[in-house]
Amino acid sequence: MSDKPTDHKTPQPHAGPLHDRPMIEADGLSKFYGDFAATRDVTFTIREGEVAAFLGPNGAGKSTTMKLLTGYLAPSAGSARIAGHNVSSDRIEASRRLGYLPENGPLYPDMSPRSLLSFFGRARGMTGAKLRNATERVITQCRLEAVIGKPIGKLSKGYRQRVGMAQVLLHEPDVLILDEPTAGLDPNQIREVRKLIRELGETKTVLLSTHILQEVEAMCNRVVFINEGRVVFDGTPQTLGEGVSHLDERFHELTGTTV
Ligand SMILES: Nc1ncnc2c1ncn2[C@@H]1O[C@H](COP(=O)(O)OP(=O)(O)OP(=O)(O)O)[C@@H](O)[C@H]1O
Repeated sequence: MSDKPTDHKTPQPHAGPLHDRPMIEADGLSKFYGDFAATRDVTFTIREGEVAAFLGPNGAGKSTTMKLLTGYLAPSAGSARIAGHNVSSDRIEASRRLGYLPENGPLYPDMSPRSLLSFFGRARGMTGAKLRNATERVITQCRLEAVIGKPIGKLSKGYRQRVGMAQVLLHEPDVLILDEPTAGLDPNQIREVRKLIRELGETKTVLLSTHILQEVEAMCNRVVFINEGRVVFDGTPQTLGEGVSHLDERFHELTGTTV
């Protein structure tokens, strides 16, 4: 693929799981809309320290699975756990450990990043020095200094995405679920967001959805591939690439389409 890293200095995702602790568990997750199955019996476990790509073509069921994993959507069957906490029966504990960036994050266009972060921090029960410190930490982490007082609606897509990331990092979650975090960004913005995710992946467990194969190579040490609502591959980027000269051959194999 065109921007496959060739430079030895290109940062690589870290080697893999730190521990064996299951942090994101999908257990038989199905979601039906009438007779249509958006996901069917989706089962996988992401362990502590893994940075996993949730890969699949448009309409494969990635966003639906993420909403089921985060408790935003109730499953027709199955269950989900975050850091061992069931997202429906133990919702508060699960959400304490979870940062979820939906595809089109809940960003209020008239607010500035600072007022938005302060608003969400207070919604998480933070006040005083704790709130101020958390806000400053995520402003630095997501490099928002230059735009911190501007209306969010006037920011570039790249900055808006970083505001979304800052919002999900406020409460220092152990687990991040990011729905297409680089969608719609230009190449420089993509590089910035990938760098941030690689940094976050050093201390957090991450599941990010994408339909772009380079994202897997650039950031992830684990791949779960979904097609037509079912998991069709679960392994490492290396095993995904075994036996093919380009990962896009495997993508076409797994989705049953021809190049
Ligand atoms: N509320 C709904 N009612 C009916 N069908 C739905 C609903 N939400 C999602 N779907 C369908 O479920 C399937 C999976 O959708 P989903 O958004 O999870 O896919 P995706 O893999 O995230 O795709 P994309 O990469 O385009 O965001 C699609 O066919 C979609 O049209």
